[in-house]
Amino acid sequence: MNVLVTGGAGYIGGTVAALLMEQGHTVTIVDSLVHAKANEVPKGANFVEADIADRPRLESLLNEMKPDGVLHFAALIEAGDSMRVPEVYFRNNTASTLSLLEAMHATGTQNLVFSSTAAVYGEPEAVPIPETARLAPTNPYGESKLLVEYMLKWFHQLHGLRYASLRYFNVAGALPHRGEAHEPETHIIPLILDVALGRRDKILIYGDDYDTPDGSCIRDYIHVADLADAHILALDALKRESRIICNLGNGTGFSVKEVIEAARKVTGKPIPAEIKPRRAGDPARLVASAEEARRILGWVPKTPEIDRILESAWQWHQQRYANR
Ligand SMILES: NC(=O)c1ccc[n+]([C@@H]2O[C@H](COP(=O)([O-])OP(=O)(O)OC[C@H]3O[C@@H](n4cnc5c(N)ncnc54)[C@H](O)[C@@H]3O)[C@@H](O)[C@H]2O)c1
Ligand SMILES: O=c1ccn([C@@H]2O[C@H](COP(=O)(O)OP(=O)(O)O[C@H]3O[C@H](CO)[C@H](O)[C@H](O)[C@H]3O)[C@@H](O)[C@H]2O)c(=O)[nH]1
Repeated sequence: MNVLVTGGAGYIGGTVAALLMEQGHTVTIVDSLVHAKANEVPKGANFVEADIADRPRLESLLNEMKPDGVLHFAALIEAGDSMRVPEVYFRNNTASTLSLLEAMHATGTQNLVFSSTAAVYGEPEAVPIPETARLAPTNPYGESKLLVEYMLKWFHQLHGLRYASLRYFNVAGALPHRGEAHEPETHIIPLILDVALGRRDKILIYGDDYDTPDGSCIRDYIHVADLADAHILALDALKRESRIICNLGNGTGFSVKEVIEAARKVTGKPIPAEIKPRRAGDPARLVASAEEARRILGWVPKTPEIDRILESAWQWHQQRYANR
């Protein structure tokens, strides 16, 4: 396949692009480098430095490439930050995606796989969360993605767009040569590993007064390689199905305190922690029902264990910072 990957210089898009190329597919990446560096573009990919909001640029690229599918990862991703500057998230994630959809429609490009998120559910009424659950984001980041899901529904219905909206839960872990290092880093696992490496003094636990067994927030962590597999399966499934919406998670939740404890075991380091107030916009628990992904995509995660997810992240993290 000939695949266009937006946001392919980033953590997840870059991992999926690398795995697509390993399987013999041709990949072109569009990334504005707002949150990545040019040397993070996976080797072997064609690279276009552009914002997805640049519709003329996207149209000429799509006309030239005639891709079999578009994997759309480009976005700003910090739920906490979106509580401070919501407008930035609606502009970059929602309005810019409309430009991409218009460019796809104008060039007759079909087959989009969209990076949606568990944040579209907000505070769930029950866990595990099925795709049919109420959609009520508790932060503008989640809302910016839900608005895209609504646009996709209408582009599908009125313009015949074939799409898969994959609602990822918390993506973590690494391939041997590619892992998670956002700039700035706000994600719990790389921050914990920074503490293990001595790059930070302690990990801050945002809230221990949630209605959960140990009071800290519960999340469902999914290995980035398993997530990548689901994207490749989704591109294939779009040959049979014209509209797919599914969660990607393991169906098991771990609290922030449990993740820190697991990381202490994996790294053998003490990892000091300190309780802080809640971070605005955080739901107490997000755990996926992944039945739809199994049923529609035939997806079976290979690395669901939190220890193995942490081990892969730890291997990569040590290697990355070995000489810094
Ligand atoms: N990390 C997670 O746990 C998680 C969970 C759910 C959903 N997601 C979604 O997965 C996708 C990828 O996340 P990630 O963790 O790899 O983030 P990332 O920040 O590492 O990668 C995003 C990439 O998109 C690029 N980008 C942002 N806006 C752009 C624009 N307007 N035009 C072109 N490029 C642009 C950035 O430069 C960056 O390289 C995002 O859509 C995110 O919302 C991530
Ligand atoms: O220093 C930290 C950082 C995070 N947390 C807590 O750890 C949990 C996970 O936080 P992350 O920032 O790692 O991830 P989020 O759950 O906020 O969000 C992630 O997963 C979501 C889907 O569940 C989104 O899509 C989003 O892009 C992605 O960043 C949260 O309860 C958060 O409060 C801490 O206690 N201390």
